[in-house]
Amino acid sequence: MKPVEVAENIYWVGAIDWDERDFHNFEIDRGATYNAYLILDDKIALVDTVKHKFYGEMMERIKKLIDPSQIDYIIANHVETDHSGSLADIKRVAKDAVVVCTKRGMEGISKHFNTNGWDFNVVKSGDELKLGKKTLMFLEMTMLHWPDSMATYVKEDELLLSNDAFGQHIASEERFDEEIGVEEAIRRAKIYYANILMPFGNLIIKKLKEIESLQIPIRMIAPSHGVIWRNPERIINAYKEWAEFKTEDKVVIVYDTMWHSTEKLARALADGAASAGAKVRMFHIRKDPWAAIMTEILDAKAIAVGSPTMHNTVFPPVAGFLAYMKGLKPKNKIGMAFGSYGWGGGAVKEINRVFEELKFEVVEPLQVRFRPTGEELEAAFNAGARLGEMVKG
Ligand SMILES: Cc1cc2nc3c(=O)[nH]c(=O)nc-3n(C[C@H](O)[C@H](O)[C@H](O)COP(=O)(O)O)c2cc1C
Repeated sequence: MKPVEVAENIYWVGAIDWDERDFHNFEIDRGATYNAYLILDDKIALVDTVKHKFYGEMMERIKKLIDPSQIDYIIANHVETDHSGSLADIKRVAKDAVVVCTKRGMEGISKHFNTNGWDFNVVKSGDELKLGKKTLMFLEMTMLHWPDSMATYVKEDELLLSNDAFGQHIASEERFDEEIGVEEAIRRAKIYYANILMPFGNLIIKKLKEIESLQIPIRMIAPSHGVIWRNPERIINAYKEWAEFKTEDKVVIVYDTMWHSTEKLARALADGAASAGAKVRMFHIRKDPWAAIMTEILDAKAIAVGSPTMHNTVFPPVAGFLAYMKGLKPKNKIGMAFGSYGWGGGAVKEINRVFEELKFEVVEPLQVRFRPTGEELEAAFNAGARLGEMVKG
């Protein structure tokens, strides 16, 4: 359990969660890390902690460097317990450590732990804390992704400790982007963005502009999950594109089915869209991870959602997926509903209702009664081709 040097006298002292696969229902296929950083100077600061289960692992790393009771400041960039989960335990060891956080951070921490007798230093954007040679500057990251969130910038090292922003879920021994491959790091950051940060695109655009206007050089970005960016411009540019919902000529088809009729329509739609030259991605709602579906939806121009009718409405797994998608608020999309029904129908209407709430451009839905006939499958192919042409145009 060794610490890893990130910059001079700044160490990664986090934990590796090799076998986590379900992060509050966000499927992660290769685990996660909880990144805590220890800054050694005249004063010692611990930036964030780890999930409570990994307190021992973090302490083992810290103890390789210092006696943990010497910690002067615990910077709590975010209340969520994958980062603050070990706060109460470390406070029992570093009794005099001052907890540095935003006002909302203090409120949130006090709702999670018994903070009687704790010393807080409440900070806002632009506030600084001198540790000796190193200066920390704080930057509120309100709603990125909780109201309390903030980032900590180490001026002398040009290092941004960005907490959840720019993070990725991957358990690895490698600590830096180049070590797992920058493309792989970007791919994983995209999954994280699509499933955690997608609703906050406008705030992200504003925050990136604010950071640019501060004219602070950023040599490295060390998030609280995943690898550290030695190529910060790559991830900043990717965030700009994702926040603006920059799209590809892509149709994402998402469906579920009881007796395969809706599935037949999905396949015909896919063939049709591909025949028009669009990129097509198809997913089964109960077989594919929703995190992967949302990652493809992030930069797709069109989304077709298919469901059989059950009890006058959508099939329940489709309802679950629609609720998930609605919360993540994808923007600037074309939406097409499709599905099979037996008598009164209802599924397509419900899907369209969600599309309208999301302000999608809604195209004519496709419905068939029970099993699609050859003619109906041809009509589905043609509808797919029209959708494909729309995204190409
Ligand atoms: C439990 C159950 C409830 C159903 N409820 C309705 C309904 O309320 N209205 C309707 O039009 N069809 C209803 N259906 C019929 C299905 O929509 C129809 O069989 C459809 O072709 C199924 O599509 P799939 O093959 O893609 O699963 C129901 C079917 C089942 C199994």
